[in-house]
Amino acid sequence: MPAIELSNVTKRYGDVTAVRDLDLTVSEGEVFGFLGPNGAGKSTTINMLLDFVRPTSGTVRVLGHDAQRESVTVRQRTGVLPEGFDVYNRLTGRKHIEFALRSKDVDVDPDEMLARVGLSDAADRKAGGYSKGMRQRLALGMALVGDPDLLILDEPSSGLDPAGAKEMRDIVRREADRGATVFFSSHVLGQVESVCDRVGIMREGELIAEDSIESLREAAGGDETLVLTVDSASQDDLDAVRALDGVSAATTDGGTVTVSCDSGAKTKVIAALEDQGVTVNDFETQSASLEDLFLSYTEDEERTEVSA
Ligand SMILES: Nc1ncnc2c1ncn2[C@@H]1O[C@H](COP(=O)(O)OP(=O)(O)OP(=O)(O)O)[C@@H](O)[C@H]1O
Repeated sequence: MPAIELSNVTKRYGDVTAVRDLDLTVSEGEVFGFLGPNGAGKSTTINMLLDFVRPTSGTVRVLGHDAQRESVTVRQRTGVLPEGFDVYNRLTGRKHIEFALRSKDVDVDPDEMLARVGLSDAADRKAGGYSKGMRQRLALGMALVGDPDLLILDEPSSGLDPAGAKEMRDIVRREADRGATVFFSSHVLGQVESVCDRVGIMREGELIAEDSIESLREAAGGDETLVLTVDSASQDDLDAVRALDGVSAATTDGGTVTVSCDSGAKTKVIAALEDQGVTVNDFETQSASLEDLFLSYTEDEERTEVSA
């Protein structure tokens, strides 16, 4: 049974289509990264999982339950770290956890939860004095109360420094190891890359890619960028390069030629330019990073074409 199953889901707000024809399945025990730039439809999708927002059309099932008709059961079995969560300044960390325990009707020692998110030493301090990272960990501690089967984390690393973001990822990994499904939204690939099994990329309400990090890596590794320093290069010279097998794009600013190609085509590019009478003074290669690939999916159409 999938943990999350959206079938043909559309959500419109007046003229704005926040989510369009979304089909998405997340398996039990999976750590799924839900990515996309601001306004892509991530929060709307999360809100539909929790029945805070109702789809205009389509069906949403969570942990085998209908998200609308059985929302109470879904929420009981789900821990949520909402986007922009803020603490109650005058309450201690422990009081926050106690509050979450009461609302989920769970009877465990709050100190155990605080230890799980690394806040034992700060348990009796008022949360108003917590750093951003401590606040996020406290929010996560509240979400983890009752060992939920599904954890929904909306931008959990936002505002965290690299060490804080890593701690967050370590906690997520531990939760996945105990069997929880984790649905982790972010607009930065780097934050989910080391923790997620699979990612879905949203843009303008549509799911434009869905893949394992491994396959994304392969796709990113497929093309390299070759930057050649030349005496001069004309459009004819570029056309000769573009005609080669394995070359997907070539541009020039006169003094340099930039070519996207698979690694086997590099020597052919240099030979083709020299055959055209171009003097190649120097060259370097840059591999496309996963981040570049992600940007190529999420930025505007023009860039997608150039770098895809
Ligand atoms: N309550 C609402 N009323 C009208 N439009 C809305 C509402 N909620 C979201 N939208 C619109 O739907 C689109 C998707 O928004 P959503 O908040 O789901 O994106 P997001 O990917 O979560 O973005 P962010 O990363 O900024 O949180 C946006 O165009 C947004 O303006």
